Amino acid sequence: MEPVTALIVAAGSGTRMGSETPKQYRPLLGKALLAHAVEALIGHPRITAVRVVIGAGQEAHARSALAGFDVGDFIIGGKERADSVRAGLEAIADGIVLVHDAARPFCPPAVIDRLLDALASADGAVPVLPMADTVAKGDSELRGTVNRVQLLRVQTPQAFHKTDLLYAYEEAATATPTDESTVMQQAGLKVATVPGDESLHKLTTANDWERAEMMLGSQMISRSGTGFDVHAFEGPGPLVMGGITIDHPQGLAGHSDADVVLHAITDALLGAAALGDIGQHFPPSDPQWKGAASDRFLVHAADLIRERGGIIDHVDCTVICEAPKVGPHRAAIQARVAEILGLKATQVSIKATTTESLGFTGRREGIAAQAIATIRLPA
Ligand SMILES: Nc1ccn([C@@H]2O[C@H](COP(=O)(O)OP(=O)(O)OP(=O)(O)O)[C@@H](O)[C@H]2O)c(=O)n1
Ligand SMILES: C[C@](O)(CO)[C@H](O)COP(=O)(O)O
Repeated sequence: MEPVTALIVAAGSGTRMGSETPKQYRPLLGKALLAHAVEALIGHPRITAVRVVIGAGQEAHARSALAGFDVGDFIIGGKERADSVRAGLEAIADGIVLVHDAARPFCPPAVIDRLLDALASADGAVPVLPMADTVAKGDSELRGTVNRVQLLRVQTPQAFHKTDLLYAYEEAATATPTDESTVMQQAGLKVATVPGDESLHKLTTANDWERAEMMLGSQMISRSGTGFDVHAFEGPGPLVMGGITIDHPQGLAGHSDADVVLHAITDALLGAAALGDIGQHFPPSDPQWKGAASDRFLVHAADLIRERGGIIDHVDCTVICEAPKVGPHRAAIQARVAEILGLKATQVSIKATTTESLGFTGRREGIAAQAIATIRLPA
């Protein structure tokens, strides 16, 4: 049996995506785009090895994106995609090669099977999809409609015998072919088509990224968690609540800044992810948290969720006290909590109630807060 190497090209700069970090190293719901692409191929039973072509100077990004994946040494690519593919071909073992874009994070295993089966009776095999829209030539005006029945969208992975593909690149008539099937055809070799898959869509623009996030998000499991916290009034104000400082004659007692709202929301987030409670992560006995601003507790909980590929959908907190009145500060607290969590203000709700002068909050001895958080985690 010939070895099958998946060669993932990731040496591009992602100009059309417009993100600061090249798109292949940018986290897509907690995991680098490149890691998604590698993960989709590395476990396939017919793939012997996965190798990755990266840009010069991208080693640190690539190492961090692929920690834990066995992809051998990184191969350094070139200026154009075709240069990167050729550099990869020179570096890998002989046998079958599946050339794949790092920019395509999802690859159904069935597509790999179809490609390898088709390669048994062709020089190459590529996944294709039909055109669904009307296709025309034109610029600011149309200059003729093309018969779409003859047109196909060609995706990756593309399967070849390595030596055939190297030969085809030597013979290539086009200096910068957009894919391998082009050079194979130019060299007179036969490339078979197999059904592609919409999930193989290439992430080229910011819109593609959003769509991929939505697709991943829809496959996640929704979880909720609750949080509850109380702090007693002690000493003079102001008091810190919901990440803002409120002018009030009394402050709240606590080991940290005693922000009852942020503590309740932190616990709700930790609870939704089944990650324990705030006291486990930031023990009150630990002197380093004395007087600490509670923003960092909230950021920590949000980071833990996002590191697991999670999404925070919504938090809702009810403040229970007679005073201060929360209404005048509601919008500021909502905006601050949203800012700390990296959410939109519409994903944060702040409410308040009194206990009709009953109990410890009714006697104005302290403030209580209860929160609920809704998150999504990978299934
Ligand atoms: N010199 C290059 C250019 C591209 N690629 C890779 O080829 C795939 C398809 O390219 P594309 O999606 O166009 O990525 P970029 O070239 O990075 O994007 P842009 O053209 O917007 O800069 C990507 O996985 C990309 O990293 C590569 O390995 N070497
Ligand atoms: C190889 C490819 O993904 C096949 O559809 C495509 O041609 C890459 O084009 P790009 O302009 O390099 O993204």
